[in-house]
Parts: sequence; C-alpha cells; structure tokens
Amino acid sequence: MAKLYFYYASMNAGKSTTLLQADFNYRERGMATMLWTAALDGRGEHHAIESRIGLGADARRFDTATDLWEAVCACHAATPLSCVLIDEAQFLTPSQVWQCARLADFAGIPVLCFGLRTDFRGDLFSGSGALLGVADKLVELKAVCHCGRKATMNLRVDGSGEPIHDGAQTLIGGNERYVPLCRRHFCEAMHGWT
Ligand SMILES: Nc1ncnc2c1ncn2[C@@H]1O[C@H](COP(=O)(O)OP(=O)(O)O)[C@@H](O)[C@H]1O
Ligand SMILES: Cc1cn([C@H]2C[C@H](O)[C@@H](COP(=O)(O)O)O2)c(=O)[nH]c1=O
Ligand SMILES: [Zn+2]
Repeated sequence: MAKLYFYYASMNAGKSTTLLQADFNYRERGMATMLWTAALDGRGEHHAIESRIGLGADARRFDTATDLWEAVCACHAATPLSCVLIDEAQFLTPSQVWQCARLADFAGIPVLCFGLRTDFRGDLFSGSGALLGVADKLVELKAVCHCGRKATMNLRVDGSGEPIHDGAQTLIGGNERYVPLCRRHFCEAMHGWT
C-alpha cells in the first residue's frame, strides 16, 4: 500500500535536503519522481527547490488552485511515477492534502510531504494541520536551538534581530527572518518568560 508521509520540522532542519536525497535515491535506481514546491516561495536562485547545503532540483509549483490529483495522474499516465515529493507542504490547502491521500490510496503513488509544523506564533499552518490529521506516517526532522535542545519553533525577527509578535502568517524568508528555537527560548523571546 502506498502511503502519505509528513516530514515536519522547524526551519533549517534539513527538510529540503532530505527531500532532495530521497529524490536522488529513487532516480539513481531508474524510478521516476515528481517534485512540487509552493509557488509563493520563490527564494531559489538556481532551482525551485534549494537546500542550504547547496543541493537543488527543479519542481512544479502549486498554488491554492492546483489540483494535485489531476496534475499527478496526468503525469503518471505518461510516465509511471514511483513517488511524489512536495516541499513547503505547510502551504497546501486541506483539500490538496486529501488529494495527496487519494493519490496514495487510489493511484498507488507514495506521497512524501515536507513542511513546517507551526508558524512564527506557534499556530499550525492549515496544510500542516491537515497532514498531521491525515498522513499515514509522521516523521519529525530536527534542528538544534542555540542551547542544544531540539528547535521546534520558528521565531520571526526584524532587521535588528528583535522578535516580531504580529503580522501575516505568510512571510517568505530564510535565516535573516527566522530563528529556529526550542520552546523555552521561543517563549523567552516572545513573552519574556523566565
Ligand atoms: N555549508 C553547509 N554545510 C553543511 N551543512 C549546512 C551548510 N549550510 C547549511 N547546512 C545545514 O543544512 C541544514 C538546513 O538544510 P535545509 O534542507 O535547507 O533545511 P530546511 O529545508 O529544513 O529549512 C541545516 O542543518 C544546516 O546546518
Ligand atoms: C515560520 C514561518 C515561515 N514562513 C515561510 C518562510 C520560508 O519562506 C518558509 C519555510 O522555509 P524552509 O524551507 O522551512 O526553510 O516558510 C512563513 O511564511 N511564515 C511563518 O510563520
Ligand atoms: Zn533553546
């Protein structure tokens, strides 16, 4: 049975790296894959998906209107796919997450989603919430806080490194905008708790 996987973590945990390694692993065995990432995240300089470690690959881009069931089935009919890999999966809509489940259950294609669990306030992204509810396998990847604990949270910072408390959920950026922290240090920065 094909499965729906959700690899979740804070930023800088190696999600894109793990996705690109999995893709390479399939392709070096002659198996076809299909890669996706969010249209709204255009940070890659050379490729649609880029990891901080320097790996990259091209990918299709999804927005809220993309029908993943239709798009993947059309590709699968032309070239049978062994796997679908989706980066920035926190930006999927809940119905797109159900399309991923349908791909696993009814088309027999494993779908591996990679994304953030929570936003800069500690709230679930809707795509991540749906994946946590629906995926067959939940796999936590780990970044490290400056204290050595597991970094599960993402602090949004301004140009001076000061915490940002309010704003839109979506704000594209990298290390200059977000700091992965353990919950204790996240709460210290956000609420002044000691
Ligand atoms: N030059 C480098 N050499 C080795 N590892 C690196 C380098 N730059 C960043 N990394 C590591 O790459 C990881 C981030 O990978 P990435 O796939 O971009 O994360 P994510 O997609 O989760 O944000 C971190 O563990 C970071 O320490
Ligand atoms: C916490 C948080 C993140 N984002 C954005 C910032 C980046 O563009 C991506 C995550 O990238 P990565 O591959 O995991 O490094 O998500 C956001 O829009 N809102 C947030 O609260
Ligand atoms: Zn910490």
